[in-house]
Amino acid sequence: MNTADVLAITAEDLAITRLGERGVDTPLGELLGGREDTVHYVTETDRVLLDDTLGVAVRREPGRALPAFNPGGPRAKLYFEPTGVTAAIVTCGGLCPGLNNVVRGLVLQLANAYGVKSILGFRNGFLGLAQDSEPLVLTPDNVRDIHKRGGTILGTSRGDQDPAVMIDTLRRHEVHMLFVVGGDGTLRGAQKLADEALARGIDLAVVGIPKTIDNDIPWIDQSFGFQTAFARAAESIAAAHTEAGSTLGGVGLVKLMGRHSGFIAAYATLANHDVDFTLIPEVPFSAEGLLACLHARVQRQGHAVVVVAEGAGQDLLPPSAETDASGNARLGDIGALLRQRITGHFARTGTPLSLRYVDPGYAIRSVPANAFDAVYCTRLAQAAVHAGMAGFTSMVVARWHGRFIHLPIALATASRNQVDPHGDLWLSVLEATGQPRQF
Ligand SMILES: Nc1ncnc2c1ncn2[C@@H]1O[C@H](COP(=O)(O)OP(=O)(O)O)[C@@H](O)[C@H]1O
Ligand SMILES: O=P(O)(O)OC[C@H]1O[C@](O)(COP(=O)(O)O)[C@@H](O)[C@@H]1O
Ligand SMILES: [Mg+2]
Repeated sequence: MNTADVLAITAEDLAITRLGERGVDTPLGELLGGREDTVHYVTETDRVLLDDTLGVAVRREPGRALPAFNPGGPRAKLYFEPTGVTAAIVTCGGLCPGLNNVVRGLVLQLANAYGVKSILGFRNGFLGLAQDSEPLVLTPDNVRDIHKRGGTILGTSRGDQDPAVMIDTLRRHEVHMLFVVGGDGTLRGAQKLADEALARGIDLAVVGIPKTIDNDIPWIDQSFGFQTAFARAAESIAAAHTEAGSTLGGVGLVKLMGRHSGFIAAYATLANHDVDFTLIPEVPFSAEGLLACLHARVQRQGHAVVVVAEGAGQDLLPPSAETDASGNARLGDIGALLRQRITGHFARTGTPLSLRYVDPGYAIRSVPANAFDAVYCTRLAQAAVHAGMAGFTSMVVARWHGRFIHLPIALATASRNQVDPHGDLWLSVLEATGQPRQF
């Protein structure tokens, strides 16, 4: 996010929709006692400031309320009577480490903390809601070990479904609270569900949990699964580096996922600190410039490692209007293009080359969550249940500057989180690789 993006946000943009007044005492009352003196205590008026930089805050219009998030966490008064609630869970979009941890976290929090007796898992993403296939009945018992596995026990899908039909399904199952686990596309779908319910006067809380290895959801410190994914990507870079360093004219070329945002490539680069060139969608490059720099680096160092995010350099490939079922762009293969261009260049200049091409592909997102993501998934799930019980809707739980918050889905889907070419992350990558700012 750059300063202009942050300054464009107003207090009104961060308001969260509520289904109605809250009158039910929380069963967590005992846990809340004594929290009043902590900075994390949540009252109705408590807020987490958007700006954590004084310079940004003072540039705002004087007299206007500072934009601030509704904080995550348990409320003393609930909207729903927990023992009468039916909750449902759906997982959508591409796989991501931690999906099963979130499903398990939601079930344990709903059943154990709040005493919810009816929890349904709809299968295969929004498709399962549209087709009204029989949902799984989820209990603490049958989710006991699922966090040890990658993927999602509920299944997932891409592709648009009719919100009216999905709401009909939720009505038939008398669902009060829907937890939607997914990325930007999923959240757009979730917003339509929440709008449809509101328009039809249906009491349904729709709460999102931000999933994506691409980390492309804005106003969120990090999406869950991202850390596990880039850690796995770093292993592929290490392999390419070892290969490149052990051969004459060794070049390791590693292609990583990242459709429009280069966070996986950037973080995996920094995790290894032995990458020579990192290419991301946010920073255009000239192939000739890259080849000249790569040639020089191999001559000087004996070997080099290039990391390329799949969405990088798309302007170097034939344009395509193809999309997947969800409307996401189908990308050209930048890895294959670079492989061919590097091979051609080294052959033409009579320079020895041993090119090792590594594409870990789906391997970085199909693994179980690491310990950090496992903790994060549990805490996001707990925050999501607190929000649903309090009757908040059209929102996604998130962490902003280390605090759990409620983010309006409208804001989460209004823009895309991308690596800022002028920001400190990209500066770190440039420092670590020693590559030029522009090829
Ligand atoms: N604009 C939209 N309106 C309604 N549903 C959408 C929209 N965009 C995506 N979806 C649905 O959300 C689900 C997941 O979207 P997708 O883009 O594949 O993954 P992700 O949520 O991980 O970004 C799919 O079923 C897709 O059809
Ligand atoms: O082959 P698929 O399932 O369409 O997934 C490929 C895409 O999914 C991702 O892993 C993440 O996408 P989403 O989080 O938006 O689902 C991208 O990095 C990648 O381009
Ligand atoms: Mg997406």
